[in-house]
Amino acid sequence: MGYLIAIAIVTFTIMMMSKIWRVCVILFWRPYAMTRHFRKQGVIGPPYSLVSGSLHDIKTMMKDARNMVMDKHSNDITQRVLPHYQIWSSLYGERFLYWYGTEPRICISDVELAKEILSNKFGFYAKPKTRPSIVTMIGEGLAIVNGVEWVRRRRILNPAFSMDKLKVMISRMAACTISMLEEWKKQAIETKEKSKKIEMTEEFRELTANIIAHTAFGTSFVHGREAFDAQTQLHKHCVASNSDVFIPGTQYFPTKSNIEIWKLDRKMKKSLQCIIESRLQNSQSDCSYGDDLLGVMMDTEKTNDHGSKKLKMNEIMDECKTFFFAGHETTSNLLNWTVFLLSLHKDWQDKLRQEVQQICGMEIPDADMLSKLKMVNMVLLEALRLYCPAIQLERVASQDMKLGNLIIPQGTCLTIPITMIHTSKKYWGEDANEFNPMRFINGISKASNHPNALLAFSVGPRNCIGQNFAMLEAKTVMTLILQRFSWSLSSDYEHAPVNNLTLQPQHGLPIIIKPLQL
Ligand code: HEM
Repeated sequence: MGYLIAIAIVTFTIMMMSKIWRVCVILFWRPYAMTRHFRKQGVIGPPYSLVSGSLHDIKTMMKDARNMVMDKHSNDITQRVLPHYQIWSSLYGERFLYWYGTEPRICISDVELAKEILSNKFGFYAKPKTRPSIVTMIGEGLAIVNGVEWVRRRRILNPAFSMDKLKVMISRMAACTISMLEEWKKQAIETKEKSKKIEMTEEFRELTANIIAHTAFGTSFVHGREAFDAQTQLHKHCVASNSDVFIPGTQYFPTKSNIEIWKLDRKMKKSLQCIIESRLQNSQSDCSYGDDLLGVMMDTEKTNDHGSKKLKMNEIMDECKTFFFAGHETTSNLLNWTVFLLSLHKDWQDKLRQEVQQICGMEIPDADMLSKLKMVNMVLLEALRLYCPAIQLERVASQDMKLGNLIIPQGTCLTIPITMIHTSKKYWGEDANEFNPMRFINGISKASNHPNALLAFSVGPRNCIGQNFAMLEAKTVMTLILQRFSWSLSSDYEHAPVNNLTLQPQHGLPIIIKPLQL
Protein backbone atom coordinates (compact mmCIF):
# COMPACT_ATOMS: atom_id res chain seq x y z
CA MET A 1 0.00 0.00 0.00
CA GLY A 2 2.78 2.39 1.08
CA TYR A 3 4.55 1.45 -2.12
CA LEU A 4 1.54 2.47 -4.23
CA ILE A 5 1.18 5.80 -2.39
CA ALA A 6 4.88 6.49 -3.01
CA ILE A 7 4.42 5.81 -6.76
CA ALA A 8 1.36 8.08 -6.83
CA ILE A 9 3.26 10.88 -5.07
CA VAL A 10 6.25 10.54 -7.40
CA THR A 11 3.98 10.53 -10.49
CA PHE A 12 2.08 13.53 -9.23
CA THR A 13 5.33 15.38 -8.44
CA ILE A 14 6.73 14.62 -11.93
CA MET A 15 3.51 15.84 -13.54
CA MET A 16 3.51 19.03 -11.49
CA MET A 17 7.20 19.64 -12.18
CA SER A 18 6.67 19.19 -15.92
CA LYS A 19 3.74 21.60 -15.84
CA ILE A 20 5.77 24.17 -13.87
CA TRP A 21 8.64 23.66 -16.33
CA ARG A 22 6.29 24.32 -19.27
CA VAL A 23 4.93 27.47 -17.66
CA CYS A 24 8.52 28.66 -16.98
CA VAL A 25 9.46 27.97 -20.62
CA ILE A 26 6.48 29.98 -21.88
CA LEU A 27 6.85 32.84 -19.41
CA PHE A 28 10.64 33.20 -19.22
CA TRP A 29 12.73 30.99 -21.46
CA ARG A 30 10.93 31.42 -24.79
CA PRO A 31 10.75 35.23 -24.61
CA TYR A 32 14.46 35.31 -23.73
CA ALA A 33 15.48 32.82 -26.44
CA MET A 34 13.26 34.39 -29.13
CA THR A 35 14.45 37.91 -28.37
CA ARG A 36 18.06 36.69 -28.69
CA HIS A 37 17.32 34.69 -31.84
CA PHE A 38 15.78 37.68 -33.62
CA ARG A 39 18.26 40.23 -32.27
CA LYS A 40 21.05 38.18 -33.90
CA GLN A 41 19.19 38.60 -37.21
CA GLY A 42 18.83 42.35 -36.70
CA VAL A 43 15.17 42.26 -35.60
CA ILE A 44 14.47 44.06 -32.34
CA GLY A 45 11.37 45.50 -30.69
CA PRO A 46 9.73 46.64 -27.45
CA PRO A 47 10.86 44.75 -24.32
CA TYR A 48 8.84 41.74 -23.14
CA SER A 49 6.77 42.23 -19.97
CA LEU A 50 5.91 39.18 -17.91
CA VAL A 51 2.57 37.57 -18.94
CA SER A 52 1.19 40.63 -20.75
CA GLY A 53 4.09 40.93 -23.25
CA SER A 54 3.40 44.13 -25.19
CA LEU A 55 -0.37 44.08 -24.67
CA HIS A 56 -0.36 46.74 -21.97
CA ASP A 57 1.56 49.13 -24.26
CA ILE A 58 -0.73 48.31 -27.18
CA LYS A 59 -3.82 49.00 -25.06
CA THR A 60 -2.44 52.34 -23.86
CA MET A 61 -1.47 53.44 -27.38
CA MET A 62 -4.84 52.35 -28.78
CA LYS A 63 -6.68 54.20 -26.01
CA ASP A 64 -4.74 57.41 -26.71
CA ALA A 65 -5.33 57.00 -30.45
CA ARG A 66 -9.07 56.55 -29.92
CA ASN A 67 -9.25 59.94 -28.23
CA MET A 68 -7.68 61.64 -31.21
CA VAL A 69 -9.93 63.20 -33.88
CA MET A 70 -8.29 63.55 -37.29
CA ASP A 71 -8.63 66.26 -39.91
CA LYS A 72 -11.31 64.92 -42.26
CA HIS A 73 -9.02 65.49 -45.25
CA SER A 74 -6.27 63.34 -43.81
CA ASN A 75 -6.15 59.71 -44.90
CA ASP A 76 -3.13 58.90 -42.75
CA ILE A 77 -5.10 56.52 -40.57
CA THR A 78 -2.31 54.22 -39.36
CA GLN A 79 -1.59 56.61 -36.46
CA ARG A 80 -5.15 56.04 -35.24
CA VAL A 81 -5.80 52.44 -36.22
CA LEU A 82 -2.42 50.77 -35.68
CA PRO A 83 -0.61 53.35 -33.51
CA HIS A 84 1.71 50.72 -32.02
CA TYR A 85 2.91 49.64 -35.46
CA GLN A 86 3.58 53.20 -36.49
CA ILE A 87 5.48 54.01 -33.30
CA TRP A 88 7.44 50.75 -33.17
CA SER A 89 8.37 50.74 -36.84
CA SER A 90 9.78 54.25 -36.45
CA LEU A 91 11.78 53.10 -33.39
CA TYR A 92 12.86 49.60 -34.40
CA GLY A 93 12.62 49.46 -38.18
CA GLU A 94 10.27 47.97 -40.78
CA ARG A 95 10.36 44.49 -39.19
CA PHE A 96 10.13 44.28 -35.45
CA LEU A 97 9.37 41.76 -32.72
CA TYR A 98 6.60 42.34 -30.18
CA TRP A 99 4.66 40.19 -27.75
CA TYR A 100 0.97 39.38 -27.85
CA GLY A 101 0.93 38.15 -24.24
CA THR A 102 3.53 35.40 -24.28
CA GLU A 103 3.21 34.85 -28.04
CA PRO A 104 6.02 36.27 -30.19
CA ARG A 105 4.93 38.30 -33.20
CA ILE A 106 6.95 39.70 -36.06
CA CYS A 107 5.52 42.61 -38.00
CA ILE A 108 6.20 42.21 -41.74
CA SER A 109 5.44 45.27 -43.84
CA ASP A 110 7.52 44.32 -46.87
CA VAL A 111 5.13 43.33 -49.68
CA GLU A 112 7.45 40.75 -51.23
CA LEU A 113 7.75 38.94 -47.89
CA ALA A 114 4.01 39.33 -47.27
CA LYS A 115 3.36 37.70 -50.63
CA GLU A 116 5.77 34.86 -49.79
CA ILE A 117 3.85 34.22 -46.55
CA LEU A 118 0.37 34.46 -48.06
CA SER A 119 1.16 32.47 -51.22
CA ASN A 120 2.56 29.42 -49.44
CA LYS A 121 0.64 26.51 -50.94
CA PHE A 122 1.59 23.93 -48.35
CA GLY A 123 -0.07 25.63 -45.39
CA PHE A 124 3.28 26.20 -43.64
CA TYR A 125 2.00 29.66 -42.70
CA ALA A 126 -1.32 28.75 -41.10
CA LYS A 127 -4.08 30.85 -39.59
CA PRO A 128 -3.27 31.36 -35.89
CA LYS A 129 -5.48 29.94 -33.15
CA THR A 130 -8.52 32.18 -32.79
CA ARG A 131 -9.86 33.34 -29.42
CA PRO A 132 -12.87 31.26 -28.27
CA SER A 133 -15.18 34.31 -28.19
CA ILE A 134 -14.32 35.10 -31.83
CA VAL A 135 -14.82 31.44 -32.83
CA THR A 136 -18.25 31.60 -31.21
CA MET A 137 -19.04 34.72 -33.20
CA ILE A 138 -17.73 33.78 -36.65
CA GLY A 139 -18.04 30.00 -36.34
CA GLU A 140 -15.33 27.38 -36.86
CA GLY A 141 -15.68 27.91 -40.61
CA LEU A 142 -13.58 28.44 -43.73
CA ALA A 143 -11.94 31.62 -42.42
CA ILE A 144 -10.27 29.94 -39.45
CA VAL A 145 -9.77 26.22 -40.19
CA ASN A 146 -6.39 24.98 -41.46
CA GLY A 147 -4.79 22.12 -43.40
CA VAL A 148 -6.81 19.40 -45.16
CA GLU A 149 -9.98 20.60 -43.45
CA TRP A 150 -9.55 24.01 -45.11
CA VAL A 151 -8.86 22.37 -48.52
CA ARG A 152 -12.06 20.30 -48.20
CA ARG A 153 -14.23 23.27 -47.27
CA ARG A 154 -12.79 25.66 -49.85
CA ARG A 155 -13.37 23.03 -52.55
CA ILE A 156 -16.99 22.62 -51.49
CA LEU A 157 -17.67 26.36 -51.16
CA ASN A 158 -15.84 27.71 -54.24
CA PRO A 159 -18.67 26.91 -56.70
CA ALA A 160 -21.09 29.09 -54.72
CA PHE A 161 -18.94 32.11 -55.62
CA SER A 162 -18.58 31.48 -59.35
CA MET A 163 -19.40 34.54 -61.47
CA ASP A 164 -22.41 32.75 -63.01
CA LYS A 165 -24.00 32.21 -59.59
CA LEU A 166 -23.17 35.75 -58.45
CA LYS A 167 -24.61 37.47 -61.54
CA VAL A 168 -28.04 36.09 -60.70
CA MET A 169 -27.85 37.79 -57.31
CA ILE A 170 -27.53 41.36 -58.66
CA SER A 171 -31.27 41.87 -59.02
CA ARG A 172 -31.80 40.81 -55.40
CA MET A 173 -29.00 43.14 -54.26
CA ALA A 174 -30.67 45.94 -56.22
CA ALA A 175 -34.12 45.22 -54.76
CA CYS A 176 -32.79 45.50 -51.18
CA THR A 177 -30.99 48.75 -52.06
CA ILE A 178 -33.97 50.34 -53.81
CA SER A 179 -36.22 49.73 -50.83
CA MET A 180 -33.65 51.57 -48.63
CA LEU A 181 -33.34 54.44 -51.14
CA GLU A 182 -37.10 54.86 -51.43
CA GLU A 183 -37.24 55.37 -47.68
CA TRP A 184 -34.43 57.97 -47.91
CA LYS A 185 -36.31 59.82 -50.62
CA LYS A 186 -39.56 59.74 -48.67
CA GLN A 187 -37.82 61.19 -45.63
CA ALA A 188 -36.00 63.86 -47.68
CA ILE A 189 -39.02 65.19 -49.56
CA GLU A 190 -40.98 65.54 -46.33
CA THR A 191 -38.50 68.20 -45.15
CA LYS A 192 -38.57 71.90 -46.05
CA GLU A 193 -34.99 71.77 -47.43
CA LYS A 194 -35.75 68.61 -49.46
CA SER A 195 -32.68 67.00 -47.98
CA LYS A 196 -32.09 64.69 -45.05
CA LYS A 197 -29.28 63.80 -42.66
CA ILE A 198 -28.74 60.04 -42.76
CA GLU A 199 -26.53 57.98 -40.42
CA MET A 200 -24.85 55.93 -43.13
CA THR A 201 -23.12 53.34 -40.94
CA GLU A 202 -26.47 52.09 -39.64
CA GLU A 203 -28.12 52.18 -43.06
CA PHE A 204 -25.30 50.26 -44.71
CA ARG A 205 -25.06 47.74 -41.88
CA GLU A 206 -28.76 47.06 -42.26
CA LEU A 207 -28.54 46.96 -46.06
CA THR A 208 -25.59 44.58 -46.30
CA ALA A 209 -27.20 42.36 -43.67
CA ASN A 210 -30.35 42.24 -45.79
CA ILE A 211 -28.38 41.58 -48.95
CA ILE A 212 -26.41 38.68 -47.51
CA ALA A 213 -29.60 37.26 -45.97
CA HIS A 214 -31.50 37.46 -49.25
CA THR A 215 -28.76 36.59 -51.73
CA ALA A 216 -26.54 34.14 -49.96
CA PHE A 217 -29.07 32.54 -47.65
CA GLY A 218 -32.32 33.27 -49.49
CA THR A 219 -33.79 33.17 -46.03
CA SER A 220 -36.82 34.37 -44.21
CA PHE A 221 -35.97 37.87 -43.15
CA VAL A 222 -37.09 37.52 -39.53
CA HIS A 223 -34.80 34.63 -38.61
CA GLY A 224 -31.93 36.12 -40.61
CA ARG A 225 -32.25 39.36 -38.64
CA GLU A 226 -32.34 37.52 -35.31
CA ALA A 227 -29.10 35.75 -36.18
CA PHE A 228 -27.50 39.04 -37.25
CA ASP A 229 -28.57 40.87 -34.12
CA ALA A 230 -27.08 38.17 -31.92
CA GLN A 231 -23.87 38.26 -33.96
CA THR A 232 -23.66 42.05 -33.75
CA GLN A 233 -23.92 41.88 -29.98
CA LEU A 234 -21.31 39.11 -29.87
CA HIS A 235 -19.10 41.35 -31.99
CA LYS A 236 -19.22 44.03 -29.25
CA HIS A 237 -18.01 41.50 -26.65
CA CYS A 238 -15.17 40.41 -28.94
CA VAL A 239 -14.01 43.97 -29.62
CA ALA A 240 -14.02 44.73 -25.89
CA SER A 241 -11.87 41.71 -24.97
CA ASN A 242 -9.56 41.51 -27.99
CA SER A 243 -6.64 43.46 -26.52
CA ASP A 244 -6.76 41.69 -23.11
CA VAL A 245 -4.49 38.82 -22.16
CA PHE A 246 -6.35 35.57 -22.83
CA ILE A 247 -5.92 32.85 -20.23
CA PRO A 248 -6.83 29.42 -21.71
CA GLY A 249 -9.73 27.76 -19.90
CA THR A 250 -11.35 31.04 -18.78
CA GLN A 251 -13.88 30.73 -21.60
CA TYR A 252 -15.59 28.00 -19.51
CA PHE A 253 -15.96 30.16 -16.36
CA PRO A 254 -19.53 31.39 -15.82
CA THR A 255 -18.51 35.08 -15.81
CA LYS A 256 -21.06 37.75 -16.71
CA SER A 257 -19.48 38.19 -20.15
CA ASN A 258 -19.28 34.42 -20.83
CA ILE A 259 -22.91 33.87 -19.79
CA GLU A 260 -23.93 36.61 -22.23
CA ILE A 261 -21.77 35.06 -24.99
CA TRP A 262 -23.36 31.60 -24.41
CA LYS A 263 -26.83 33.14 -24.48
CA LEU A 264 -26.17 34.98 -27.74
CA ASP A 265 -24.61 31.89 -29.28
CA ARG A 266 -27.70 29.82 -28.43
CA LYS A 267 -29.89 32.54 -29.95
CA MET A 268 -27.84 32.63 -33.13
CA LYS A 269 -27.79 28.84 -33.49
CA LYS A 270 -31.56 28.69 -32.98
CA SER A 271 -32.17 31.26 -35.72
CA LEU A 272 -29.82 29.49 -38.12
CA GLN A 273 -31.46 26.18 -37.36
CA CYS A 274 -34.87 27.69 -38.22
CA ILE A 275 -33.50 28.97 -41.55
CA ILE A 276 -31.99 25.58 -42.41
CA GLU A 277 -35.06 23.63 -41.33
CA SER A 278 -37.36 25.81 -43.39
CA ARG A 279 -35.06 25.22 -46.36
CA LEU A 280 -35.19 21.46 -45.77
CA GLN A 281 -38.98 21.55 -45.78
CA ASN A 282 -39.11 23.64 -48.95
CA SER A 283 -36.55 21.72 -51.01
CA GLN A 284 -37.26 22.17 -54.69
CA SER A 285 -38.87 19.61 -56.99
CA ASP A 286 -35.48 18.55 -58.40
CA CYS A 287 -34.49 17.81 -54.79
CA SER A 288 -31.95 20.63 -54.85
CA TYR A 289 -31.85 23.16 -52.03
CA GLY A 290 -31.29 26.11 -54.35
CA ASP A 291 -28.51 27.95 -56.11
CA ASP A 292 -27.41 30.24 -53.32
CA LEU A 293 -24.68 29.64 -50.78
CA LEU A 294 -26.84 27.83 -48.26
CA GLY A 295 -28.31 25.70 -51.06
CA VAL A 296 -24.84 24.70 -52.27
CA MET A 297 -23.75 23.86 -48.74
CA MET A 298 -26.88 21.83 -48.06
CA ASP A 299 -26.65 19.97 -51.35
CA THR A 300 -23.32 18.57 -50.19
CA GLU A 301 -25.33 16.85 -47.45
CA LYS A 302 -26.77 14.59 -50.14
CA THR A 303 -24.19 14.53 -52.92
CA ASN A 304 -20.60 13.66 -52.63
CA ASP A 305 -19.46 13.91 -56.21
CA HIS A 306 -16.07 15.58 -55.84
CA GLY A 307 -14.65 12.96 -53.58
CA SER A 308 -14.42 15.30 -50.59
CA LYS A 309 -16.42 14.50 -47.50
CA LYS A 310 -19.74 16.33 -47.34
CA LEU A 311 -20.45 19.21 -44.92
CA LYS A 312 -22.26 18.18 -41.72
CA MET A 313 -25.13 20.20 -40.30
CA ASN A 314 -23.01 21.84 -37.56
CA GLU A 315 -20.39 22.71 -40.19
CA ILE A 316 -23.07 24.38 -42.33
CA MET A 317 -24.10 26.43 -39.28
CA ASP A 318 -20.47 27.45 -38.74
CA GLU A 319 -20.13 28.50 -42.39
CA CYS A 320 -23.38 30.47 -42.14
CA LYS A 321 -21.91 32.38 -39.18
CA THR A 322 -18.69 32.99 -41.13
CA PHE A 323 -20.55 34.34 -44.16
CA PHE A 324 -22.89 36.45 -42.06
CA PHE A 325 -19.89 38.15 -40.48
CA ALA A 326 -17.41 38.23 -43.37
CA GLY A 327 -20.14 39.07 -45.86
CA HIS A 328 -21.64 42.16 -44.34
CA GLU A 329 -19.29 43.95 -41.91
CA THR A 330 -16.55 44.33 -44.51
CA THR A 331 -18.80 45.36 -47.39
CA SER A 332 -20.77 47.84 -45.30
CA ASN A 333 -17.46 49.45 -44.32
CA LEU A 334 -16.35 49.64 -47.93
CA LEU A 335 -19.61 51.48 -48.70
CA ASN A 336 -19.17 53.83 -45.72
CA TRP A 337 -15.70 54.92 -46.73
CA THR A 338 -16.58 55.22 -50.42
CA VAL A 339 -19.50 57.52 -49.60
CA PHE A 340 -17.24 59.45 -47.20
CA LEU A 341 -14.51 59.96 -49.82
CA LEU A 342 -17.02 60.97 -52.49
CA SER A 343 -18.59 63.48 -50.12
CA LEU A 344 -15.20 65.21 -49.85
CA HIS A 345 -14.34 64.83 -53.54
CA LYS A 346 -17.42 66.19 -55.28
CA ASP A 347 -15.63 66.24 -58.66
CA TRP A 348 -15.36 62.45 -58.45
CA GLN A 349 -18.95 62.12 -57.29
CA ASP A 350 -20.02 64.03 -60.44
CA LYS A 351 -17.70 61.99 -62.69
CA LEU A 352 -19.11 58.72 -61.37
CA ARG A 353 -22.69 59.93 -61.76
CA GLN A 354 -21.96 60.83 -65.37
CA GLU A 355 -20.45 57.41 -66.02
CA VAL A 356 -23.43 55.68 -64.40
CA GLN A 357 -25.88 57.77 -66.42
CA GLN A 358 -24.03 56.99 -69.65
CA ILE A 359 -23.89 53.25 -69.08
CA CYS A 360 -27.02 52.47 -67.07
CA GLY A 361 -29.28 55.51 -67.43
CA MET A 362 -31.94 55.02 -64.76
CA GLU A 363 -32.07 51.26 -65.31
CA ILE A 364 -31.28 48.72 -62.64
CA PRO A 365 -27.72 47.64 -63.49
CA ASP A 366 -26.96 44.12 -64.70
CA ALA A 367 -23.62 42.30 -64.67
CA ASP A 368 -22.70 43.58 -68.12
CA MET A 369 -23.31 47.23 -67.19
CA LEU A 370 -21.44 46.86 -63.89
CA SER A 371 -18.39 45.48 -65.71
CA LYS A 372 -18.28 48.67 -67.81
CA LEU A 373 -18.24 51.05 -64.81
CA LYS A 374 -14.49 51.63 -64.90
CA MET A 375 -14.42 54.77 -62.79
CA VAL A 376 -16.74 53.37 -60.14
CA ASN A 377 -14.38 50.40 -59.94
CA MET A 378 -11.33 52.68 -59.60
CA VAL A 379 -12.94 54.67 -56.78
CA LEU A 380 -13.89 51.48 -54.92
CA LEU A 381 -10.31 50.24 -55.22
CA GLU A 382 -8.98 53.56 -53.94
CA ALA A 383 -11.42 53.37 -51.00
CA LEU A 384 -10.20 49.80 -50.31
CA ARG A 385 -6.63 51.08 -50.36
CA LEU A 386 -7.05 54.09 -48.09
CA TYR A 387 -9.72 52.66 -45.77
CA CYS A 388 -9.26 48.91 -46.03
CA PRO A 389 -11.94 47.08 -43.98
CA ALA A 390 -9.39 44.35 -43.07
CA ILE A 391 -6.68 46.06 -41.05
CA GLN A 392 -4.08 43.34 -40.73
CA LEU A 393 -3.46 39.71 -41.63
CA GLU A 394 -1.96 37.11 -39.32
CA ARG A 395 -0.22 33.81 -39.94
CA VAL A 396 1.72 31.41 -37.75
CA ALA A 397 4.75 29.39 -38.87
CA SER A 398 3.74 25.73 -38.48
CA GLN A 399 7.40 24.66 -38.74
CA ASP A 400 10.78 26.43 -38.82
CA MET A 401 10.78 28.57 -41.95
CA LYS A 402 13.17 30.70 -43.98
CA LEU A 403 11.50 33.95 -44.94
CA GLY A 404 13.72 36.14 -47.12
CA ASN A 405 16.91 36.22 -45.05
CA LEU A 406 15.07 35.60 -41.77
CA ILE A 407 14.89 32.29 -39.92
CA ILE A 408 11.42 32.08 -38.40
CA PRO A 409 11.06 29.49 -35.62
CA GLN A 410 7.95 27.31 -35.51
CA GLY A 411 5.12 28.97 -33.58
CA THR A 412 6.10 32.55 -34.42
CA CYS A 413 3.17 34.65 -35.48
CA LEU A 414 3.64 37.00 -38.43
CA THR A 415 1.44 40.07 -38.76
CA ILE A 416 1.00 41.97 -42.01
CA PRO A 417 -0.28 45.52 -41.41
CA ILE A 418 -2.44 46.14 -44.49
CA THR A 419 -3.28 49.70 -43.45
CA MET A 420 0.39 50.60 -43.22
CA ILE A 421 1.33 48.93 -46.52
CA HIS A 422 -1.58 50.61 -48.32
CA THR A 423 -0.33 54.08 -47.41
CA SER A 424 3.40 53.43 -47.72
CA LYS A 425 5.19 55.92 -49.98
CA LYS A 426 7.65 53.13 -50.79
CA TYR A 427 4.93 51.41 -52.85
CA TRP A 428 2.42 54.13 -53.72
CA GLY A 429 4.67 57.14 -54.25
CA GLU A 430 4.62 60.61 -52.75
CA ASP A 431 0.82 60.93 -52.95
CA ALA A 432 0.30 57.67 -51.02
CA ASN A 433 -1.95 59.37 -48.48
CA GLU A 434 -4.04 61.18 -51.04
CA PHE A 435 -7.26 60.14 -52.74
CA ASN A 436 -6.30 59.54 -56.35
CA PRO A 437 -8.41 56.86 -58.08
CA MET A 438 -6.51 57.52 -61.33
CA ARG A 439 -3.68 55.38 -60.00
CA PHE A 440 -5.88 52.36 -60.80
CA ILE A 441 -6.49 53.36 -64.44
CA ASN A 442 -4.32 50.50 -65.72
CA GLY A 443 -5.51 47.93 -63.21
CA ILE A 444 -4.47 46.86 -59.73
CA SER A 445 -1.08 45.37 -60.58
CA LYS A 446 0.10 48.60 -62.27
CA ALA A 447 -1.23 50.98 -59.58
CA SER A 448 1.92 50.76 -57.46
CA ASN A 449 5.49 49.65 -57.91
CA HIS A 450 4.68 46.16 -56.59
CA PRO A 451 1.90 44.12 -58.28
CA ASN A 452 0.63 42.86 -54.91
CA ALA A 453 0.73 46.05 -52.86
CA LEU A 454 -3.09 46.13 -52.70
CA LEU A 455 -3.87 43.48 -50.09
CA ALA A 456 -7.51 44.38 -49.44
CA PHE A 457 -8.67 40.87 -50.35
CA SER A 458 -5.31 39.28 -49.53
CA VAL A 459 -3.42 37.14 -52.08
CA GLY A 460 -2.65 33.44 -52.47
CA PRO A 461 -4.79 30.38 -51.82
CA ARG A 462 -6.52 31.90 -48.77
CA ASN A 463 -7.55 35.11 -50.46
CA CYS A 464 -11.09 36.37 -49.98
CA ILE A 465 -13.58 33.89 -51.41
CA GLY A 466 -16.23 36.63 -51.41
CA GLN A 467 -14.32 39.35 -53.28
CA ASN A 468 -16.41 39.19 -56.46
CA PHE A 469 -19.57 39.13 -54.38
CA ALA A 470 -18.39 42.21 -52.44
CA MET A 471 -17.38 44.16 -55.54
CA LEU A 472 -20.65 43.36 -57.37
CA GLU A 473 -22.59 44.40 -54.30
CA ALA A 474 -20.65 47.64 -53.79
CA LYS A 475 -20.98 48.57 -57.48
CA THR A 476 -24.72 47.82 -57.49
CA VAL A 477 -25.36 49.89 -54.35
CA MET A 478 -23.19 52.83 -55.48
CA THR A 479 -24.78 52.85 -58.94
CA LEU A 480 -28.29 53.02 -57.50
CA ILE A 481 -27.33 55.77 -55.04
CA LEU A 482 -25.53 57.83 -57.72
CA GLN A 483 -28.58 57.59 -60.00
CA ARG A 484 -30.89 58.98 -57.33
CA PHE A 485 -28.98 61.22 -54.88
CA SER A 486 -26.21 63.73 -54.42
CA TRP A 487 -24.64 63.98 -51.00
CA SER A 488 -22.26 65.89 -48.74
CA LEU A 489 -20.67 65.35 -45.35
CA SER A 490 -22.65 66.62 -42.37
CA SER A 491 -20.86 69.29 -40.34
CA ASP A 492 -21.05 67.17 -37.16
CA TYR A 493 -18.97 64.34 -38.68
CA GLU A 494 -15.84 63.52 -36.63
CA HIS A 495 -13.08 61.82 -38.60
CA ALA A 496 -12.15 58.92 -36.34
CA PRO A 497 -11.54 55.61 -38.17
CA VAL A 498 -11.33 52.83 -35.59
CA ASN A 499 -10.23 49.20 -35.51
CA ASN A 500 -13.31 47.24 -34.37
CA LEU A 501 -12.03 44.00 -35.97
CA THR A 502 -12.89 45.81 -39.22
CA LEU A 503 -12.28 49.50 -39.97
CA GLN A 504 -15.25 51.61 -38.92
CA PRO A 505 -16.04 55.30 -38.38
CA GLN A 506 -15.94 55.50 -34.56
CA HIS A 507 -18.63 58.17 -34.27
CA GLY A 508 -20.69 57.14 -37.28
CA LEU A 509 -20.99 58.76 -40.69
CA PRO A 510 -23.68 61.47 -40.88
CA ILE A 511 -24.34 62.40 -44.52
CA ILE A 512 -26.75 64.95 -45.99
CA ILE A 513 -28.52 63.42 -48.96
CA LYS A 514 -30.51 65.28 -51.61
CA PRO A 515 -32.75 63.43 -54.10
CA LEU A 516 -31.88 64.31 -57.71
CA GLN A 517 -35.50 64.00 -58.85
CA LEU A 518 -38.32 65.08 -56.55
C1 HEM B 1 -15.11 44.63 -49.05
C2 HEM B 1 -15.40 43.44 -48.64
C3 HEM B 1 -14.43 42.40 -48.18
C4 HEM B 1 -13.11 42.52 -47.81
C5 HEM B 1 -12.25 43.78 -47.76
C6 HEM B 1 -12.65 41.20 -47.47
C7 HEM B 1 -11.35 40.90 -47.08
C8 HEM B 1 -10.89 39.63 -46.82
C9 HEM B 1 -9.52 39.30 -46.52
C10 HEM B 1 -8.39 40.30 -46.42
C11 HEM B 1 -9.45 37.97 -46.34
C12 HEM B 1 -8.21 37.16 -45.97
C13 HEM B 1 -8.14 37.02 -44.49
C14 HEM B 1 -6.89 36.33 -44.03
O1 HEM B 1 -6.12 35.85 -44.83
O2 HEM B 1 -6.67 36.29 -42.82
C15 HEM B 1 -10.78 37.43 -46.52
C16 HEM B 1 -11.11 36.10 -46.40
C17 HEM B 1 -12.40 35.64 -46.46
N1 HEM B 1 -13.51 36.35 -46.84
FE1 HEM B 1 -13.59 38.30 -47.33
N2 HEM B 1 -13.68 40.31 -47.61
C18 HEM B 1 -14.78 41.00 -48.06
C19 HEM B 1 -16.02 40.47 -48.37
C20 HEM B 1 -16.38 39.17 -48.19
C21 HEM B 1 -17.68 38.62 -48.50
C22 HEM B 1 -18.82 39.42 -49.14
C23 HEM B 1 -17.66 37.32 -48.13
C24 HEM B 1 -18.72 36.26 -48.22
C25 HEM B 1 -19.91 36.42 -48.67
C26 HEM B 1 -16.33 37.04 -47.59
C27 HEM B 1 -15.91 35.83 -47.09
C28 HEM B 1 -14.61 35.53 -46.76
C29 HEM B 1 -14.17 34.21 -46.30
C30 HEM B 1 -15.06 33.01 -46.06
C31 HEM B 1 -12.79 34.29 -46.13
C32 HEM B 1 -11.85 33.16 -45.71
C33 HEM B 1 -11.31 32.51 -46.97
C34 HEM B 1 -10.33 31.36 -46.70
O3 HEM B 1 -9.64 31.38 -45.69
O4 HEM B 1 -10.27 30.48 -47.55
N3 HEM B 1 -15.59 38.19 -47.67
N4 HEM B 1 -11.64 38.46 -46.82
